[in-house]
Amino acid sequence: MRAYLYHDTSEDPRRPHECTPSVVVGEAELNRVGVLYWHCSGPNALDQVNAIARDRHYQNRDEITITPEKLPNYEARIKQFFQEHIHEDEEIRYILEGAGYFDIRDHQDRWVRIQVTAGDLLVLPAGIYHRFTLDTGNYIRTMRLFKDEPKWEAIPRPSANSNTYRTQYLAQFIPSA
Ligand SMILES: CSCCC(=O)/C(O)=C/O
Ligand SMILES: [Fe+2]
Repeated sequence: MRAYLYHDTSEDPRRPHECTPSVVVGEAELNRVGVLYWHCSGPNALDQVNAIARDRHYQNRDEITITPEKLPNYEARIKQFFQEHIHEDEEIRYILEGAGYFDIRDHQDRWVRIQVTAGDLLVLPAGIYHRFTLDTGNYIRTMRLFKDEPKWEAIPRPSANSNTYRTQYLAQFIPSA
């Protein structure tokens, strides 16, 4: 995992979009806005994931492969993933193969780009504005973990502004907003 401030240009979103010089964002700053991170790799990787899942009550899981050949309705789905949105549940992703970028809004509403690769386990809290894109490798295979039944509902900005999970998120992590 590597996180940095996003340089907003009209370039392909799958490019790194890193400022020059780069402004790195540390794990403590991610934690401040409710984003959690672990790296689980090696022979015990799955045990580590299972332990985190047990502690955090993640009861269900599935897998998604995002690549033009494997994801049905690829163009529409990738466009939806990159539209700024929230979920009413945590977004929990354990990266099995490939790479991608989660962009999250920080406490100043700036985009922070989080680059994820195999072994990274990333948790985005319910109510945080974010989006996702592949990188130019065009491939990621990830485990999705869920507290309850698997579901994926994205609520876009700005209609999510009045959503209860959004207001609860702000109260917990960005009380000055
Ligand atoms: C890499 S998992 C697919 C993207 C997704 O589920 C999501 O909600 C992105 O924000
Ligand atoms: Fe999402």
